[in-house]
Amino acid sequence: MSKIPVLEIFGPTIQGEGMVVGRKTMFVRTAGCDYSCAWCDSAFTWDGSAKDEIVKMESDEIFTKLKEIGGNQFDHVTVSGGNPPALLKHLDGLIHLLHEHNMEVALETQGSRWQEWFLDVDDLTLSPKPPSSKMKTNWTILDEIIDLLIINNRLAHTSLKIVVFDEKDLQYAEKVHQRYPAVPFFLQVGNDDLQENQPSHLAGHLLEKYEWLIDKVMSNSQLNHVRVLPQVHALVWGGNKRGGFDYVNPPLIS
Ligand SMILES: C[S@@+](CC[C@H](N)C(=O)[O-])C[C@H]1O[C@@H](n2cnc3c(N)ncnc32)[C@H](O)[C@@H]1O
Ligand SMILES: Nc1nc2[nH]cc(C(=O)O)c2c(=O)[nH]1
Ligand code: SF4
Ligand SMILES: [Mg+2]
Repeated sequence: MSKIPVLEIFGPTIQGEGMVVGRKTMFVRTAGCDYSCAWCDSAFTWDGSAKDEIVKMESDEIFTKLKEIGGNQFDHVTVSGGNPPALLKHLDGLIHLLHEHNMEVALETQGSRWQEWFLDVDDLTLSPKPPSSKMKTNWTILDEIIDLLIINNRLAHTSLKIVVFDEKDLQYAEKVHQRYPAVPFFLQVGNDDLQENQPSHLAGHLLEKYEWLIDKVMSNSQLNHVRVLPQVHALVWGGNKRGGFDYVNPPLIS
């Protein structure tokens, strides 16, 4: 057995982003990331600020905690981070346990690392990072991941989601969409105000950015078979300060 470093277990709440936006789900947030995006809204998973809160858990302990917090009010679990696949070869144990209990499993990752268990994920979001993040995409690895998903017939369970802050990010999004035209494609509004805690203040600002992104995509002939979304949870619950949104239940793990 190998333990999983967990920082948060919370929900039920809505999946606020991407391919299953609005889906009722629980979240398991693992610690550690191989990136350090300039605008990461979950930087506490990798910047050391929450290192004392990491709890190493077996899959069955995670399942027990999910049930303790979510009761019978969920049938979908989203694993996010941090970057779960970067460090967790053994997440398949948790995925299989959840499937045994008739739960669907979603995963959020930037696509910097392949794991065999990607083939078992019901809703797999690959979110390669645009220039504003200051990260560099490893195209060889991303090509390999997407090839493997296609070969294994997983396209209906896969999506690409690009966060857009500016024109350069939009050009990057075009490049990704052109490179992988068969993969369902989402553009997501970048949240540049990670300190704002007042839902109403942040929502107004994010809606303006959403309108900007919609206008840009509508007039772009390279971005036709796409979906444009805000982070719905940021609109509803406001700021991205840790604990500032989403926590229908407290992020209990210990
Ligand atoms: C916190 S990340 C964790 C999973 C994985 N490391 C990744 O980046 O895909 C989850 C999602 O939040 C997005 N995200 C992070 N910070 C954001 C921000 N400031 N505005 C909009 N989306 C953001 C990421 O691009 C990713 O799609
Ligand atoms: N409601 C909600 N939806 C989300 N979708 C992706 C999230 C993430 O941080 O990975 C996230 C999150 O933190 N909360
Ligand atoms: S890859 Fe994801 S978790 Fe890692 S720094 Fe970037 S947004 Fe944050
Ligand atoms: Mg988030």
